[in-house]
Amino acid sequence: MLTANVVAPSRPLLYPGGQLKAPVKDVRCSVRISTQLKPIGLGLQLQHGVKRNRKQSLAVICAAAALNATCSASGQTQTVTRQAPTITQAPVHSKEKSPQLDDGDSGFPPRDDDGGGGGGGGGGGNWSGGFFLFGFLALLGLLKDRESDDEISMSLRAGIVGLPNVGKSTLFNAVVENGKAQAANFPFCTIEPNVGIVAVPDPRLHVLSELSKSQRAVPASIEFVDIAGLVKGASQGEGLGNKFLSHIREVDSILQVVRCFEDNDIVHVNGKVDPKSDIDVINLELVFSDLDQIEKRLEKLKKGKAKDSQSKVKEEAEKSALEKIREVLMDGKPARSVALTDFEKDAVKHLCLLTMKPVIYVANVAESEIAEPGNNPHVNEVMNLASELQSGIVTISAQVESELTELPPEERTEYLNSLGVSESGLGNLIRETYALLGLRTYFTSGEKESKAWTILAGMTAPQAAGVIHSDFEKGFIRAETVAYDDFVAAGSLAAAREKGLLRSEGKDYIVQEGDVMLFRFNV
Ligand SMILES: Nc1ncnc2c1ncn2[C@@H]1O[C@H](COP(=O)(O)OP(=O)(O)OP(=O)(O)O)[C@@H](O)[C@H]1O
Ligand SMILES: [Mg+2]
Repeated sequence: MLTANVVAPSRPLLYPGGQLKAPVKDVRCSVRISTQLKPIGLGLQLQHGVKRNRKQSLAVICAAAALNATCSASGQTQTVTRQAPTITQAPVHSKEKSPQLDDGDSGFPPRDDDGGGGGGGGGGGNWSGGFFLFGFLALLGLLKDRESDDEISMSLRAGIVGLPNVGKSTLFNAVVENGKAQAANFPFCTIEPNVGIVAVPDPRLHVLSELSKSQRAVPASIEFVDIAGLVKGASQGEGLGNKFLSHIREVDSILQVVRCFEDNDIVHVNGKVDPKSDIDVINLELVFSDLDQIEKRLEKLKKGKAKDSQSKVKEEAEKSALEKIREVLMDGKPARSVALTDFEKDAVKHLCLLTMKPVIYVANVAESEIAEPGNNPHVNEVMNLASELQSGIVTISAQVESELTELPPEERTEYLNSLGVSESGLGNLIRETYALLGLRTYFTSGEKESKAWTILAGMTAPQAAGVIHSDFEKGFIRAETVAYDDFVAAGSLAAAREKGLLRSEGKDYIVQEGDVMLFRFNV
């Protein structure tokens, strides 16, 4: 079992080992979870590349406030999935860059492949409809599921950033379990980004899978990207320069690794462990880069090229939003601290502003500190800063997590116990990242498979259906829905129906966290 060591900003810390050291009002991820979740089909995913239904990508990516997926370019990216045996060089296709972005190649593969299916749960694959189909696709397994073995639920990107040599690649290797990113005691060890796909641990999926006697359980996932270290002046080309800021532009959320461990043998680029200074350096570079983008954009907007009144309104909204953001950036604060209307947010989305992205600070502590990280003053400093900067914080020892992955499973508990904790903190890191992205999970569950699907908070039933396959959204008739707890209490979908717990929901239904769903559609 895993106990949480994750806190939301402004909230007290829940330490590993489950001992609460301070009164907690609202601690996210404080549930105990099993880390035995093993992603199924992830290894195969690697060889085939990330297949996503275009609709699925669009539905989820475009709608997200912090998600800006349009800035892909070319380069080389290393991709590895949790459980995959080796790192594979993923083919990288060129993609048109956003005209506003000029800070170097990003090096990421495009986010949404053509065609391809949503797969799993309700099926998906490359299914093309054309006939009338009623039914619970997961349960009945009626849908053609060409690629479901090598697909997982869609994932969003979390970028691991920080100063050089603070433990980013070490953390990446631990998170993706078998990651082979080079991690070594010298700055700028990482140059090209490493990408890994990681399952989101969710004990509910196992319960559903057991109840439905599913042949397999397919978890939701997140992509983690290990990015090269940033130094002071990066926005002006220092260190590895601008190119690496564009790698950050590509991700949906930022995990900023902050060195909190003292070790004279490990080089610190600024000579001493100083989380405040480290966080300031990174933030300032991101702020400078955003200011640069904004100035260029405002110059363009001055020319006022909008053709119709609608575009004019949008340009005006963008201009006013950018001016508000610029003011805040000038004070060294992040763009996400500006209160914008949804319309304004939408108008500036295309700029992929770095400081608009949600951030989790990952306080990287020494092996000896994981049982009581609160005793480390550096950790407390990071907590305070995270709170000021409207960000989350996770305390972890990248070194321990990385070493754990080298041990056979039976020896891991013993090692953790010797350090005074009962479980690894990675599950929390992964789930906190998921939560940070404002994501929700719904399930499909049947004999063939139980599957967790990722949606954004507030999505309607047809939009959620569209994550499985665009045809489900187009031909949506209604959804039969049962809350997770009700499904478990009833023991099966059939029993839930008999007890009247299965609801019939229409097009306006907002899918709730943990809903178990069955879509009826007509194409
Ligand atoms: N919690 C920790 N305790 C002690 N040593 C650590 C810890 N985390 C990482 N290290 C060590 O720090 C060194 C740098 O790690 P790593 O290569 O992961 O850093 P990085 O941030 O990826 O660096 P770069 O920016 O150069 O790519 C490695 O020797 C690693 O073993
Ligand atoms: Mg590295």
